[in-house]
Amino acid sequence: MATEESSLPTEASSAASVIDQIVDVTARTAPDIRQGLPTRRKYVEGENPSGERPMEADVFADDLLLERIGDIAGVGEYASEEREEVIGVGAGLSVCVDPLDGSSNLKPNNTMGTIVSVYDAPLPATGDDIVAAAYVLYGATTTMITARDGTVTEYVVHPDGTYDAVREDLTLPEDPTVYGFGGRVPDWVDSFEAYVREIESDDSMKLRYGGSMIGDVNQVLTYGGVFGYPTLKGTPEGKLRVQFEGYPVGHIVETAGGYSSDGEKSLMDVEKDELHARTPVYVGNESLVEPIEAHLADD
Ligand SMILES: O=P(O)(O)OC[C@H]1O[C@](O)(COP(=O)(O)O)[C@@H](O)[C@@H]1O
Ligand SMILES: [Mg+2]
Ligand SMILES: [Mg+2]
Repeated sequence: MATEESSLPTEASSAASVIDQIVDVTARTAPDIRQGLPTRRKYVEGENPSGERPMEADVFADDLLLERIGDIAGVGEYASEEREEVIGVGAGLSVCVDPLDGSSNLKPNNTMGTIVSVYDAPLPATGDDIVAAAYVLYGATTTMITARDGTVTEYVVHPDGTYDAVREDLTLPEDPTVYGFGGRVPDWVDSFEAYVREIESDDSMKLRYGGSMIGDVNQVLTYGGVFGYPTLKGTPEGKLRVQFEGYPVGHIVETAGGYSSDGEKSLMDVEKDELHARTPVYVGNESLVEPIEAHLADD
């Protein structure tokens, strides 16, 4: 059981120790975020940088994570899906946060998550700069997935914020069974629709789509399969954000032996100058993601 205190070291910390503290703070904040959800199910006024209306819970989780992650010695920058600008909090690693992924699932009481990615460069960073990523999943239980030191681990997070590893050296199952794709079907480009029809006709595959990327990705990590929020007619970059969603899930899935793509290349090779830039996201078993690139190349 990990119970490491995240109290602040006064001396410069090694990157590995800072990453451990970021993971620890993320886990120990998860029960507080979870407890804060029932009373924060309303939308707030205004829009976030992606032009979406946040819920009170998005803002609450973001404030809590900024306060706690920003307090870790060795963290230099904090950026969140809910904030226009990067916040300077010290010197050291950069942290990007999607405080609540899938917050539209709050009202119907479905799964949501918190996504954290750590970069060894100022923001906006590139996929090459990522040094660790983690997500918390607020499902029937609270779990956390981390990718650090080249290995993926799943933890159960207890109500007091301590956590136990339940799956170590996690890799994608070799016989995938689940798929889920976002966006309105009429907005899919023809080549992507053709790919999906092939997946649907494979009788070993079944549809699992919940509307929270991190919940859907977690099904893929558990059962093997493919998740995508694709390029759409009219919005070729899709919906998901590179820094806050694309890089962390790409890093986690690739560390688990899978593949991630923007439709042409690995998500980790996507380069965008803008902090809130979007990208199509396809992740899962290589045998299922590579054919997406082949289909889209036909367009
Ligand atoms: O509601 P839509 O358009 O199907 O979009 C679902 C997608 O949007 C997201 O909710 C976007 O993330 P946020 O909730 O963090 O904005 C993803 O989790 C999910 O895959
Ligand atoms: Mg999100
Ligand atoms: Mg979000």
